[in-house]
Amino acid sequence: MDSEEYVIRADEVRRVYQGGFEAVRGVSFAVRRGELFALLGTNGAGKTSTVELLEGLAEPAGGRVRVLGHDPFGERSRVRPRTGVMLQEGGFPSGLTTAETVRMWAGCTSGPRPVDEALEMVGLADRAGVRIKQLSGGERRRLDLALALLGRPEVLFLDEPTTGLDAEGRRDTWELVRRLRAEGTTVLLTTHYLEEAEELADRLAVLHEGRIAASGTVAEVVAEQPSQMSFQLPEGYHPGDLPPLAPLGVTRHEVEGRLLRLHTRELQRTATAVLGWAERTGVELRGLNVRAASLEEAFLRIAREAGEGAGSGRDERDTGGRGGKGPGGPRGLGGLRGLGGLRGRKARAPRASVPQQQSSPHQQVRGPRADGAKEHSA
Ligand SMILES: Nc1ncnc2c1ncn2[C@@H]1O[C@H](COP(=O)(O)OP(=O)(O)OP(=O)(O)O)[C@@H](O)[C@H]1O
Repeated sequence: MDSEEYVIRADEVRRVYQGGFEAVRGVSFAVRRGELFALLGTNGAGKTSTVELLEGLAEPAGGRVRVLGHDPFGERSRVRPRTGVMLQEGGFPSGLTTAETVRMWAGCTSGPRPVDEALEMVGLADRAGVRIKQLSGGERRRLDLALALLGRPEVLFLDEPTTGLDAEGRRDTWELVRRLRAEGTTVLLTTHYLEEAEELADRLAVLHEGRIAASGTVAEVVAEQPSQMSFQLPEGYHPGDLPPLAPLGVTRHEVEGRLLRLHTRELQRTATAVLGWAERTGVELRGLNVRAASLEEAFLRIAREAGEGAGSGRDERDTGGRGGKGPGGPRGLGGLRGLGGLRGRKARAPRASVPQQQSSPHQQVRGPRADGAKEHSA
């Protein structure tokens, strides 16, 4: 890879916490200048642990990270002034007003935006005089973003930037992120909202248990997943009456009463064959629905394959087509415990926000791990 072209690089990065738990197990990816790269994954997959290494908040236990060509941990003073960081959970002095907080941060930032401009960008201009403790969770999240943007960063790290925002706030943030990217900002984003990744990401990686389970553009990740064709079989007909499914690219099918759902890697061939059969047989396929996979389906499938192996579930049959990957297959993820936590949050001590300049007085009391946990560096 051309190191000039990629402003964020992670090569075989590992992170090990106290007690020996390996949260990041050899993760590699690279982000080009002006690109938006999203890290997805279930709770505890290792997204924040990875991003914190790139933010220079901890040293990798193995592998190498580079941001703007520098080691963000060892050469912090060269990297921090050019990067903006929005941690997963910020912490603010609750007695200050919104504007005072931004002003305080601006004092620690070289060449900051005017306070009014930063507040305007995140839609908090009319909350400038309100004390932090009176802000809603979503408003605090936007204040976090304003602080990350204060130094006009070339590289922006956004850890779950829209968690806690209402639908309108989320859309506004997306709009702002798009604008920043259009102006050339490189963005690394973690999110639980698959729609957010679909809307914003040029490329993405799905993390699971500290490893990358899938990566590429949204289209590439989705293309790995089967499309679906579903319809009601007419009275008196059975799936076995259809042309052989496996040669059509159908990887499995589900039957629910009269409804037949085909999962296929060759949607056009499957649809043509099934519709041709219906035409020849003179039957009407009611409730006909044909569609490509969504990112959400791709994500759920990756997770399911990790946890249970393909082909489980109610009345599902493996039709012997290409691509069925069990737990021991190429992704080899193993052990995912359900998906209930996909959009949930786990309880953990808050990680505090840090201003851009390393010399900030606040940084000394606002470490990356507010819980004081230590890490192993190999
Ligand atoms: N300070 C710590 N000490 C020990 N283990 C930790 C610490 N912080 C995180 N972990 C563990 O590391 C793993 C990865 O956590 P991380 O926060 O990176 O995941 P995540 O993908 O960001 O999750 P979420 O979506 O819930 O924010 C989890 O199992 C978590 O419990």
